[in-house]
Amino acid sequence: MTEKPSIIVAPSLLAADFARLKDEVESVSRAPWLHLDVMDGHFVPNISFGPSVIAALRKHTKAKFDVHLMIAPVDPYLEATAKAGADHITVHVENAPHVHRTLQTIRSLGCKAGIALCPATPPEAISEVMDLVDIILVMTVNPGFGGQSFLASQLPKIKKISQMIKESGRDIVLAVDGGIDPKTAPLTVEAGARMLVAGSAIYGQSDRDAAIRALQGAD
Ligand SMILES: O=C(CO)[C@@H](O)[C@H](O)COP(=O)(O)O
Ligand SMILES: [Fe+2]
Repeated sequence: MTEKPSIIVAPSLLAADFARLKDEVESVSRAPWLHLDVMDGHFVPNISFGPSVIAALRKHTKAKFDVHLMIAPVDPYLEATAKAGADHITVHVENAPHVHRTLQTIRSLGCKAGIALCPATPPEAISEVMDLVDIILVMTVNPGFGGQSFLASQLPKIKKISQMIKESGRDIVLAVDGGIDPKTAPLTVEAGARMLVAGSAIYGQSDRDAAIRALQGAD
């Protein structure tokens, strides 16, 4: 019998009620990671929140803060993001022109370094930075909004990156983000995903614990 891989679920605060952020953070305390989408209306066509909101929420949960930076330029905001309480900082291969340096900077700030790929970006785009990443985030929607439909076209890419991680011999978390729900999650886990970001599928349910459990059972 093969052992079940353990799945990390990260609720995405983007789908929460912004008028009640503290309560919304506390409502998902069962999850080990909290995903925080920072958007600038420039790299992506939406604006969300930034380091001051992240800092204000830091004391309300023990969850790891998994910050997804969808901003350009990104480098000037790495330090503020780390100081706000980020445990992980994920940048995009598409918003960091000198991504090798950017990943080094994230680690020098004491955070785990993540790299995200938009749907149109091939897996090879990250092949030269495998030694600098702790998390690889495959976008399964185009970044910018919650509540979009899962792009099944990304499954071969998840498989390919899973293989690249095996070949690297490193302990890199393969994450997926966008349109993840109890129907799509098993497809990504089958392809090799180990961390599932979910906004609507968790915050859209009144029983948050049950919603997280439903995703954790995806393997
Ligand atoms: O980064 C993003 C969107 O750009 C995500 O983290 C969304 O917040 C996911 O939302 P759902 O698709 O799960 O509703
Ligand atoms: Fe995200």
